[in-house]
Amino acid sequence: MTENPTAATPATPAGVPFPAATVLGYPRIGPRRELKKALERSWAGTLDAEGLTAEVGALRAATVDRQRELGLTEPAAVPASFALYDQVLDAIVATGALPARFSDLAGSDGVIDRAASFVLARGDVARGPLEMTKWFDTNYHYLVPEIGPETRFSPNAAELLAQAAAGEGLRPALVGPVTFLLLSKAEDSAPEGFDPLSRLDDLLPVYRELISELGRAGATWVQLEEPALVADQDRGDLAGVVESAYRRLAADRAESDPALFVATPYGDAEDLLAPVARSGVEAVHVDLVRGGLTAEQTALFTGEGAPALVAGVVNGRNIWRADLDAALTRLEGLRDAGARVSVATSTSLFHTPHDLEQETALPEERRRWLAFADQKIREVAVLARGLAEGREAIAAELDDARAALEQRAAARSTRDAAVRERAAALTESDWHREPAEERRAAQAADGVAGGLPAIPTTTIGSFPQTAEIRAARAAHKAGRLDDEQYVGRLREEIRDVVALQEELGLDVLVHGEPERNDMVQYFAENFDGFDVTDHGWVQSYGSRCTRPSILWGDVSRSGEGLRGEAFTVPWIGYAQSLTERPVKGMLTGPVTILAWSFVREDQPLGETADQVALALRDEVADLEAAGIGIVQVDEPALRELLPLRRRDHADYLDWSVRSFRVATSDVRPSTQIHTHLCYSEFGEVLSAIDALDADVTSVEAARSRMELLDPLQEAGFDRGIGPGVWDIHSPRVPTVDEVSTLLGAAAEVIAPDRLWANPDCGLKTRAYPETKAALTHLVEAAGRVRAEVAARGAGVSAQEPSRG
Ligand code: MET
Ligand SMILES: [Zn+2]
Repeated sequence: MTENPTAATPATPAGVPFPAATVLGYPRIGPRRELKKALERSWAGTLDAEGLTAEVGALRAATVDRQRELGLTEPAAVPASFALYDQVLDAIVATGALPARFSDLAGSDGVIDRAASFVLARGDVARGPLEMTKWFDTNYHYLVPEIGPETRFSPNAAELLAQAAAGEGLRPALVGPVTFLLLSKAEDSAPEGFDPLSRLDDLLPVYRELISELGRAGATWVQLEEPALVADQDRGDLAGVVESAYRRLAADRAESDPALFVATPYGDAEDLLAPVARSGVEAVHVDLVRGGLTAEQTALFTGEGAPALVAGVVNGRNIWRADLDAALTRLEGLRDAGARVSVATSTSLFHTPHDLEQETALPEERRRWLAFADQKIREVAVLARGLAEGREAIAAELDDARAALEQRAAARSTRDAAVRERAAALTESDWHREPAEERRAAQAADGVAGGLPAIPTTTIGSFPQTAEIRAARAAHKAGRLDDEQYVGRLREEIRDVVALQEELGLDVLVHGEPERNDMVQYFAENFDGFDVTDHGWVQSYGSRCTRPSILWGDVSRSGEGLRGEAFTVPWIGYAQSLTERPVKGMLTGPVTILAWSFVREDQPLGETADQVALALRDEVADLEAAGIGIVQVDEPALRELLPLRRRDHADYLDWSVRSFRVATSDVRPSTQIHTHLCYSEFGEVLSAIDALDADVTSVEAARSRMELLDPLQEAGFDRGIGPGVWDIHSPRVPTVDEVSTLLGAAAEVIAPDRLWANPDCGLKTRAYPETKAALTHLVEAAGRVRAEVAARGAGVSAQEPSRG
């Protein structure tokens, strides 16, 4: 051990020092998606409550063993971070914060049990579930707590205790009280302007009780996660609020109370770090991948009574191997400055897949560049050893990591000179189309738009991905179906989908996307510069997982020549050959492709986005050449990647908007460009959406009851718009009246030649019966609203109130 006078362990309430190596959390889904399978069987009724407990218990125990085996051997080093569905849901359950509309779910003791928590997450026949939204700037969705002035809080430690009991000496983990309230929304019945954070004083005693209970059950440390501190919150008083909250949690603790560890992942807590660090808690985590520490902040961790500094130096969100040299230098610097330093990940590892060892099909060259959750735990453990025993003790590991990094930096395969030249040669004119008005005229005169009625009906792209299609894809992958058979099967599907849409009377058809396993992975498979994984699942929400692709090199379409080969044209062109009606071509946009992949970090994201945009630009041009008059480029992740700090917004919006425009500007004015976004909270990105310069934008609007119309109006948005009129997130079929009401409300403020009728999103998760029923209603409702608008009289713009 290196001599370190400041490393003397101060007495914590439980007297156990913070472990030298830890992670904030580990993938919960299971290396073979055991959790997903158990949950889905339990919801389907084929696994009873005891069975679920047994399967989950076995997975958790195996998870603990695995983390110990990988090097998290000290007491309290393994977090008991095992949410079944969502960590925010766990906090709702633990604090008893039941929204009024679910109050019947509480047992006679006021407690929310596991079955009740699934109703909060998934809804039931009587009501919809809690709203879901993205967790910071990640693709994970949490359930949004609903808090009102009357919400009653009461401690219920059952689920936390069960998680802590998954092994000896675990560290219970829980979303912290400030983040919990900052992520909450005001209950519908709350008075105008009600702020959930105003309930902090009522919530803190509940947290104190939960923490004490965990201590009485043997926990020596409890982890409180406060990621909301790293995002701009627009409140002047937050530092004071945070400091007094943590002072209250830290004050007057009992003998059996655990020590407190506060984590600030996903960014830089900046001014909110000091309030936490000087509140009296025993350890504080900082994200040193996204954030940093000033000398002044480092000083918060030195001297008598200072908390331990838990340095998040291993990236929990991406899959590249760590630069161990640089990380160790950083850790040594902090230690030499006088801090008691532990090594950790920057965030929980649940954003990364379990284990790289499962990916046997990845080329060896690139496997060496990667680290999944298990490999990252090893990195943390190695760094802790290096910090304690000196560099020589880990010389072999340092050499190996350095060699891998150097090899990646020097690899020719990551660079394609032609792609780079093309991206470097991009100029303004490459992302400008003719003025919108001119395009509108051209589209009416020479484009497909000319033949469309007012308020045209369409869908967002995908049709139900049936079990048969998925089985055919699996059979093709396994070699049981040859290429020709598989293509034949997909063409058959496209024929059916086109025929169905004609029968339903939709105006703009789609091919239905049957060839796509996933809207990003399909593109990754058809581009150079990407790898896909076999088992790299990460949780998206609840039991839902995605398998992000790995973007490791320069991107272009695969195939001969710089422009490669068109890959969507064979499907979309085939669909167009079957019908007289226009078929809309569907592509996934550059920002969404980046957001839902693991991306390279050796160049700015904007540069990578331009490369993806150029590859898409080629596809758009080929679709146009194949006679497709409307091309939709989906950007559902545009909002998700918006940086957590406002000062970073302009730069992000600049490159993200540019990349969309690079992808979509190389077309004739008569070709109509659409985009699709899956959220209705335009707010901060409204001007960016306008700047995308798409002719038509479809958005989620049914669930939010057309909430977006007002801000849209105020901002003077005068492009085509398709506010979703069918919430596709549930199997419920809206009636003609419901759809007409929504569409009618939109027609009040949007001119009929700019308004489109479409669902909220794609239909791939829906089944055919409800799809047919709902689209029938949608077509009928559009006809009704069209007639109403026409009856209001020609020459009267929808913007003006109609005068008798
Ligand atoms: C998550 S947005 C989905 C858009 C895509 N075109 C689809 O219909 O599935
Ligand atoms: Zn969508």
